[in-house]
Amino acid sequence: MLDEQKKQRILVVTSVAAERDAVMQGLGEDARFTVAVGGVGPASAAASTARALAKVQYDLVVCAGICGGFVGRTEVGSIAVASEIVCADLGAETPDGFCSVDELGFGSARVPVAGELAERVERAMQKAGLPVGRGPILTLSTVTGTAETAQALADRMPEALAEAMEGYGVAVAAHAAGVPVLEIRTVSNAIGPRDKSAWRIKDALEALRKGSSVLREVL
Ligand SMILES: O=C(O)c1cccc(C(=O)CC[C@H]2O[C@@H](n3cnc4c(=O)[nH]cnc43)[C@H](O)[C@@H]2O)c1
Repeated sequence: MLDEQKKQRILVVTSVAAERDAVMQGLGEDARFTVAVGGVGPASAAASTARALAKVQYDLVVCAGICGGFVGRTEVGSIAVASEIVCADLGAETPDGFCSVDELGFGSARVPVAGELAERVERAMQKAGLPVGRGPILTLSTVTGTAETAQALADRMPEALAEAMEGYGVAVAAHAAGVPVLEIRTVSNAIGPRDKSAWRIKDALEALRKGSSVLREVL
């Protein structure tokens, strides 16, 4: 539990309806949770999250959905819990490589998560027998789609577990409102050459359902 003294309100933001439905099935009937579809990409996710936070005082925001996993770091069907939310394409390309906004001196592409809570979520999922790992989850506006880009991203972000398209937007909105944030993803595909027919969306949505059921017990 977050704080057993008072009833907590938790906002879960997914990108599409299929993810919302999987999360809601896992959470069951629990009035503490509101599950919203925020749209695809960081801008829609940020705007949707900010709108929800302006209406209701939430105690925690969770970005949830499916994702691509880095080969050798996580498996399709497994769960990634963010230790940090990183916008991997916010910066400048230079002849010497990518330069993040942090290096440029224009703010930060990294948003911290509620670290202790993220650890508790990971432990509870392990205890429930679910395949889970914790590490940075990247946000990109463009899904990685070639072996070359995947390798370059893996080299530049050696700790990263997964990539998706909304976490940073949700996290920036939550951070601006002073609300702690988590990102929890389930891996539908390996990051690499685009082949949508190889995406295991059904498996990832089932993992999202199971993970959400554990989430309900932890929060
Ligand atoms: O086609 C369907 O049935 C379906 C059901 C649920 C979700 C989808 C999506 O396409 C969700 C898009 C969402 O997924 C994230 N995602 C998944 N894999 C990756 C990836 O390799 N790189 C980046 N993002 C990924 C992303 O957050 C999208 O918003 C379809």
